[in-house]
Amino acid sequence: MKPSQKSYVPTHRDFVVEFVPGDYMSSLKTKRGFQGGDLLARLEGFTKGPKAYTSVQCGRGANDHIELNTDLVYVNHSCEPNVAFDLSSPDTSNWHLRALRRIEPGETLTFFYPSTEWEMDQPFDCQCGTPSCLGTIQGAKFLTTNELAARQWVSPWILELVAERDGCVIEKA
Ligand SMILES: C[S@@+](CC[C@H](N)C(=O)[O-])C[C@H]1O[C@@H](n2cnc3c(N)ncnc32)[C@H](O)[C@@H]1O
Repeated sequence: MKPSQKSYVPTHRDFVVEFVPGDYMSSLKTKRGFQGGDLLARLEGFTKGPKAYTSVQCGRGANDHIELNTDLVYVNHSCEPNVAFDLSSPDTSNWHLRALRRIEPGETLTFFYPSTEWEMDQPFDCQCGTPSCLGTIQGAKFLTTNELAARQWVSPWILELVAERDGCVIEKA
């Protein structure tokens, strides 16, 4: 479920949804700057739900998906993202969105979808336009160990599933 443009009220004071006509073209922008490593938001109000294009994977199981139920659902994918969804803690109150680098006011927030998603419900052709763009985004299952190792943040269950698939462990810097 996504908040809609009709009677829109932002769920986070630092962020605003930029609604764009057309399917899936909207995005989330930050009104303030952040330093790398800063906490942007704790995840609050999420609910467990089936895998969907709006869900975020929170573990390795088939039922490990949450609906964010906030404007954070508008964080688009980039192959060179500026934030990470970190749902790695066993304590769900520690689940959060974190800056991966300095972020300027007005920037669009993006995360690397395969950092949480193993096999996505709705693959798409990436329009991030970054030098390391991977093209079609379908989930970590469809990426090589090197493509994943090049990313700053990948969730532990993705590292585990890749290690099982390839019989080797991804060395993170
Ligand atoms: C959870 S929604 C994110 C919000 C979405 N942009 C919207 O307006 O509803 C995820 C969907 O957004 C689109 N999307 C996200 N990042 C994208 C990207 N880098 N390139 C193309 N489409 C993207 C895809 O259709 C994807 O399934």
